[in-house]
Amino acid sequence: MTTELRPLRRSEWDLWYDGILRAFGAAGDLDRELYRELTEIDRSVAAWDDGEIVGSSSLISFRMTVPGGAAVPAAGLSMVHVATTHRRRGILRSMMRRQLDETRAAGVEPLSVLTASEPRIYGRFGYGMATRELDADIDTHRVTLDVPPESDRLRLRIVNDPESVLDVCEAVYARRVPQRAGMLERRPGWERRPLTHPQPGREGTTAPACLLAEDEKGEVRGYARYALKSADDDHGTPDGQVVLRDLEALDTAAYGALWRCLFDMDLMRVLRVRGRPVDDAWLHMVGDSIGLCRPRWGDALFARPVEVGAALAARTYTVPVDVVLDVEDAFCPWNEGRWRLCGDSAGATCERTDDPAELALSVRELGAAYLGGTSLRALASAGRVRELREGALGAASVAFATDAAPWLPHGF
Ligand SMILES: CC(=O)SCCNC(=O)CCNC(=O)[C@H](O)C(C)(C)COP(=O)(O)OP(=O)(O)OC[C@H]1O[C@@H](n2cnc3c(N)ncnc32)[C@H](O)[C@@H]1OP(=O)(O)O
Repeated sequence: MTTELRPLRRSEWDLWYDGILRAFGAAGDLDRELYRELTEIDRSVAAWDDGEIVGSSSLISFRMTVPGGAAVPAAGLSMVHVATTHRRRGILRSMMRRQLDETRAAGVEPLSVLTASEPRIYGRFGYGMATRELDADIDTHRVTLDVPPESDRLRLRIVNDPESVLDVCEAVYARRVPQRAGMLERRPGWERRPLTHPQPGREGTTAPACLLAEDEKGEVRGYARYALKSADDDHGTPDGQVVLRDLEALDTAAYGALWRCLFDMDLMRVLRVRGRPVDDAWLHMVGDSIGLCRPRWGDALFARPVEVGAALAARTYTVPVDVVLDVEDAFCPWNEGRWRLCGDSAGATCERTDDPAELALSVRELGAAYLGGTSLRALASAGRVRELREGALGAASVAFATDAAPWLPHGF
């Protein structure tokens, strides 16, 4: 049996998307109209067998904040599926080959990024876990929250139709993007993603509403989009949930005001928090044991340098660093070999060198450490980075670290 891999045509999109929904076992017509608009047809491929689509993958042209605040072009790999009938015959591998070769040939994106349905699939292609995210189920009747006194100055307003204030929310989001590595500049259309994911009404929640925090001049300083799920316990006591979709604030006062309101909603007992930064400030505003908030973290973004030199030179480094890296990259061999990285908080260069290597690692470890969310020291402790010159590991590990944890604001 041979399958043919070729670019998708606009007229084939519905067939292609049906295959993706089937592969993921999606109930319903998840986000069809949104993704019809967002799919970059010229960056999407389909695998065909006897007139049937049996595989898909697609690239999204993002710009992602890297340490130092620059927005770096990043190819977001998404919509990956292979039909159950055609699995484990190398179709994914052939799509990865094609997408990474095309990304390299275009010469625009030094980085490839993805979120993984099963993380163990992508290490072999050079992707490392670059950001994590925090979930929590906070019992707001037991956990207290102390917000800064300035939060009292904010005026809060609930807008029942979040679509009507998309623009003001997006303006707040856009100002936040350079402030944390991992955040994505959103091209038009992507601003609707937080409203449609998860599907409104899923798990018995209301449609999302938007909470706005405004200052004395009426300027929007922050927003939270959330849904409610009402319930009573066995004794008839209100036992509802506030399900937070996303929240951004331009300052601590607005941030505190929004969280206090989410904590204080009548008839609600649990605040469900999903996909927040692992160093989110509310962790330091709760007066009780974090354990009561039932926190847990999971993987979020996986990254892989497509061009090691360009990727490492695109970010800055917390302290001056001058280190020779010996990089292994079996899937993209053009990255293999020794690179001298010289950088500090103002900028960096990363060029080929014949000098002796000081650290040895694979491109997957570079991807994991790239945004500052995984330390080279921790990877070395796991045997995945080797120190070849004493002292090189500690210096590089500190230089790659960032003061704020990197964070992916939403999937794609
Ligand atoms: C970025 C995203 O979109 S993430 C979404 C990924 N999609 C899904 O999870 C949907 C359901 N699953 C699928 O569609 C398919 O099983 C896929 C896409 C995960 C794999 O496609 P396949 O064509 O079967 O993979 P392929 O045969 O090319 O395998 C490549 C390698 O990955 C390995 N692999 C593939 N799937 C898995 C898996 N689920 N777990 C572990 N290893 C896997 C294969 O064993 C093979 O290993 P090798 O390098 O040692 O030979």
